[in-house]
Amino acid sequence: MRVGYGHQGIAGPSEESDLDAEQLKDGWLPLMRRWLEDAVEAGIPEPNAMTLGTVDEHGHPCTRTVLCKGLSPAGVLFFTNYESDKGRQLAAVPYASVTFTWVPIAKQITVRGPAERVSAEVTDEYWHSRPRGSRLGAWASEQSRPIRSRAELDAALLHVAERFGVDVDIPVRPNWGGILIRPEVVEFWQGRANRMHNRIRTSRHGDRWTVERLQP
Ligand SMILES: Cc1cc2nc3c(=O)[nH]c(=O)nc-3n(C[C@H](O)[C@H](O)[C@H](O)COP(=O)(O)O)c2cc1C
Ligand SMILES: Cc1ncc(COP(=O)(O)O)c(CN)c1O
Repeated sequence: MRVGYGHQGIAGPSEESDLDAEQLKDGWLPLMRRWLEDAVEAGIPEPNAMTLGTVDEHGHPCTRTVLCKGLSPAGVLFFTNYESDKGRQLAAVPYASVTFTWVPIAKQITVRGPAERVSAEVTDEYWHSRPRGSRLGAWASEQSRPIRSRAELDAALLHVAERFGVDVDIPVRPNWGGILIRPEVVEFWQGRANRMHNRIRTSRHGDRWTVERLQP
């Protein structure tokens, strides 16, 4: 299938300079923060959404979207149910790949690396920043498990809401929490005309990082 892109094809704003290795002189984090800000400024919905890739017990890839809830020198953070498919897969093969795709600004970032659960304190702090409804939802849902109907799901939410009552703090659901991906490889992609895109990849070797340009 060919989709009409208009006369320009995928290309960033023409006044924007070419991505180059120099922009990674302070490492992956400042540039990633800048691009995330660019996505926010461009008004992209859910700019922190990223496609998370894991592998299942057959070595087959599985992808789904999660929201990035933290960026730090340690890595990229998201929150989920540890007993979901992704949670179980990461427990078995603790390695993940995440991709942010920002089509309107012709940018993409992929981060790969080992994935680990965060401390209970980090989860607790994030959990309590979530709206009450989302916390109840996390309690009501056995994420990734089948359920017979929507009605049963709605009943499960009512049930937990009644159980906790209105004035009580909703505690962190067991087996729910943060997962931190510790970057080993980070690739920045900037769309350019004629499919001659800019790709700069930075890779960690022990505590040393290398930077290289890849062909589009
Ligand atoms: C924009 C968007 C953001 C999402 N963010 C999360 C998230 O942060 N955590 C999460 O567990 N699920 C999130 N989901 C739902 C997941 O994509 C997925 O359906 C769910 O986590 C179950 O995945 P699994 O069965 O592979 O474990 C999000 C979905 C969308 C479309
Ligand atoms: C099931 C689920 N869990 C967690 C999240 C993360 O976002 P939040 O903590 O803001 O609800 C999402 C976001 N769509 C979600 O769908």
